[in-house]
Amino acid sequence: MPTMLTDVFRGHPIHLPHSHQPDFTSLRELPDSYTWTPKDDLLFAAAPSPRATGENIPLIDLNNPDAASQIGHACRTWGAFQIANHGVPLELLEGIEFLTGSLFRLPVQRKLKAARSETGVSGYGVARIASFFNKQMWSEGFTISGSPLNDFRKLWPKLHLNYCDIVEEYEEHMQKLASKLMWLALNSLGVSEEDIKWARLNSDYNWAQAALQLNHYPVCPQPDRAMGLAAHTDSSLLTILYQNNTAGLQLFRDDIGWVTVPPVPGSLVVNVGDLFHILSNGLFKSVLHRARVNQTRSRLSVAFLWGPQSDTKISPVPKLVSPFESPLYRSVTWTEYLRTKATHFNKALSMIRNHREE
Ligand SMILES: C=C1C[C@]23C[C@H]1CC[C@H]2[C@@]12CCC[C@@](C)(C(=O)O1)[C@H]2[C@@H]3C(=O)O
Ligand SMILES: O=C(O)CCC(=O)C(=O)O
Ligand SMILES: [Fe+2]
Repeated sequence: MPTMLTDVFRGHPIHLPHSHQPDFTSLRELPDSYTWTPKDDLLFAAAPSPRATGENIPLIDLNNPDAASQIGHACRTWGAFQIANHGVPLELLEGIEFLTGSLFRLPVQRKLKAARSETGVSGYGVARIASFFNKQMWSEGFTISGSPLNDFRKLWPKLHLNYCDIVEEYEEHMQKLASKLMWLALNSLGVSEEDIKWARLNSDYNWAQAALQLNHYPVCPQPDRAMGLAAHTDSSLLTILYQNNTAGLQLFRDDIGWVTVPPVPGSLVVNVGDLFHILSNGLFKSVLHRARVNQTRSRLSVAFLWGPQSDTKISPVPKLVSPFESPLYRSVTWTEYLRTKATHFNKALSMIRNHREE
């Protein structure tokens, strides 16, 4: 039996120093445990270089006949892009934003009824990567993997079914969109379904699964010294992110520094995850990103982390590997990779890299 995503951390419990969230709204000053310095995160203060002015991730219109090559280019240079005309109904984006807002507005005691367990994936809590940092992040999250029914029943004893419907419909749209984007990006490299064994063998999407991460960044008294979500790459193939109209997401480019992704109403942000970097034999960049917070506006985001089914082995597409060199990475399943990441965090990619002989 392949392990399902919901069981992936069974052997990797996290013990966080503070098991529940503070009441963010009552704080006038940032407590020391929430105050970040470059010691807590090497790139915390990496100032944008003057060249950063005007540099922005591309906004790609999916109706444009040139979309595939634009997506391919964005995956190679930024590891991210925004999309317009993606076909996801606006009401559904509004629906998921409404759900996310209602969830985080619930009293803390109610949210804690659906707290994520130490070994679980789903539920309310701080981001899993919190265990790798000494300081706390100015955010709260809720992860959905598999059916949210049990958790939602605890949160909303009466309305849970309506909320489950929204999640289901949202995930269906995201799933189709993610698959479409992956093939557009791969097509731009001359790779088609014929070239990938698991895609050839499995019709439709039954090789795929996903997690939905809802994030809330409350208003913060001293945003310059706080961190909403610390710098990380996603472990997914692709992540599709919806952000409300408050800026906060930043991407890191070695040559530029941190670049803020401006919210464009109705559009979605797409990130290349570590598995897509592996699949593309390193051609596509899995983008380092983080979320900053705001002094006057709270921020919501919804990340759809899309990846392969637990027993699907991901390895560099043979077509993208030179006949004279070995593939850049060994093959891994999503489960194996998430477990490596749970212990080694940002060293996970280098741990599965094939080291070439000099
Ligand atoms: C399927 C996944 C992917 C996870 C772990 C698990 C469920 C939640 C995802 C996130 C969401 C928030 C950032 C991240 C870094 C985190 O802390 O939890 C992600 C992580 C990953 O992409 O590695
Ligand atoms: O809130 C954001 O913009 C980023 C969220 C994110 O990176 C994640 O959930 O993985
Ligand atoms: Fe992320």
